[in-house]
Amino acid sequence: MGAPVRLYLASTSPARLATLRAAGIEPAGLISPGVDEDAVVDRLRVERAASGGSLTPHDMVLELARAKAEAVQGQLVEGEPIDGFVLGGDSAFEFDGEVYGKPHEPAVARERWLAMRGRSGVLHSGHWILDHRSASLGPDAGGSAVECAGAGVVDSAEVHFSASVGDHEIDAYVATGEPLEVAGAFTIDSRGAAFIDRVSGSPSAVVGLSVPAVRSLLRDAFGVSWHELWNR
Ligand SMILES: Nc1nc2c(ncn2[C@@H]2O[C@H](COP(=O)(O)OP(=O)(O)OP(=O)(O)O)[C@@H](O)[C@H]2O)c(=O)[nH]1
Repeated sequence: MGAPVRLYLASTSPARLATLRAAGIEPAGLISPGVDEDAVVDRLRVERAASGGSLTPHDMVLELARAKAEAVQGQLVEGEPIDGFVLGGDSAFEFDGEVYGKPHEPAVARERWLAMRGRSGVLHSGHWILDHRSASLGPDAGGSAVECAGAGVVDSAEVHFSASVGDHEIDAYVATGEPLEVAGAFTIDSRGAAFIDRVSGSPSAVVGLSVPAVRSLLRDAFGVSWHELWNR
């Protein structure tokens, strides 16, 4: 068995951490990316418009995941330089041609549910991995001048909402506060599960960290097998 392969999670998402842990990986460190997501999206929209295009949900979550991973490049974690892979993520919900993040407000979450029940939408999760292993950085790397090789992938899943969700159930769900700080105003693995008929695609992609997609990304971009990261 070679030296353990370390993975750092550049995310404050409790669900991403729980998903990694359930998949057998305790991150070597949790780093808050501290990225101004609105500013990144605004910049991306301008760039796409300048080249005559528009920002797709796929590109948005990929670029935000990349921005979050790159934001922690060169940082110290518990006083030590990062020595491993850094994973950043972002999720957004595409419904009726619009892209939604977290509702934040109860009235917004309620409105979303009144529109979503009986219908479906696509939850897109972007993932970006940086090779921040000391061996990959070479001897002269140090401080914030670090430039790591990176690669990303998006995994999307269609989420089908039950048609039978009553107004009183929506009110009760919104009152719990759960839907306010999650992309799309729903969860499939917590209280929201009661109102989700089915998911077409990887469930972990909906939760915010697609384990099969990250496994493939590590293998295809960096030649690392997922099980080399198992450490719990
Ligand atoms: N538990 C759970 N969380 C979900 C689900 N769908 C979306 N989320 C969460 O919704 C949040 C989407 O916001 P993001 O901007 O991607 O991430 P964040 O929570 O702000 O955390 P950062 O990675 O630090 O930006 C993430 O924390 C996802 O894990 C779900 O079905 N279950």
